[in-house]
Amino acid sequence: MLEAKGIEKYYGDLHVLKGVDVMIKSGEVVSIVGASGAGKSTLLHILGTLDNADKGEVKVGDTVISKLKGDKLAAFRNREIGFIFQFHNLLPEFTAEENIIIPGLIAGGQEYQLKEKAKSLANILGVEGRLEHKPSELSGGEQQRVAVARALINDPKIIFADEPSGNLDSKSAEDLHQLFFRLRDEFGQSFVIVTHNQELAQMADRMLTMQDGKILQ
Ligand SMILES: Nc1ncnc2c1ncn2[C@@H]1O[C@H](COP(=O)(O)OP(=O)(O)OP(=O)(O)O)[C@@H](O)[C@H]1O
Repeated sequence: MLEAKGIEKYYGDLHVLKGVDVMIKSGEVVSIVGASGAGKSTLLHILGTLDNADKGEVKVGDTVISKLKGDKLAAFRNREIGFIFQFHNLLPEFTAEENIIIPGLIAGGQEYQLKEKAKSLANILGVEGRLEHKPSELSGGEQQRVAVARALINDPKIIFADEPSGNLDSKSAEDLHQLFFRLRDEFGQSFVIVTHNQELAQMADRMLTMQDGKILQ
């Protein structure tokens, strides 16, 4: 599903990633843990096409994404990749339903079909009664579940999550974690999750530990 080889990244003189190799299988949930500053978010952003590596190659399926640029890259990202962040980044002036369907509209989907899909995702996620509300009228856990629905609207093959439960109470965090595994079981997507939450990290099929810009074996 995803293969990254020899990833290196510098921020000025700071050598943040020092040759990282990662392989993610289809339907696999992989967690990435490690001390603050180890390079976890930087790696996640490069794997997810949000940032460029200075060296190395990232392949998703048969596409070498590290070579994609401009509109092609944006289209690939919107269609194939889902993101979930610690702070959900929902657009405050739009309803939950609108937030969920926007990536689908950008991908050229039909509004009525996307609305149907938003409803069924909201059902799975337990926010079906909150679709007409704006983000500020939702609880933190609900906002995060809406963000998960938004990440799933285009049926991405792989979902990258950066501290997805970092901002949630322990019950909401646990619910969200269970949900990732349910979605994987139901839709067969791969998840790559950066987390400081030990419980979530250990629930994953595989846990990668980063230290000082490298993945420990
Ligand atoms: N845009 C940037 N410009 C300069 N330095 C950066 C930038 N982004 C990250 N860094 C630095 O790169 C290093 C790795 O950061 P990164 O966010 O990947 O770590 P992390 O393992 O995700 O940490 P945390 O667990 O605290 O989120 C840190 O020293 C950080 O200060």
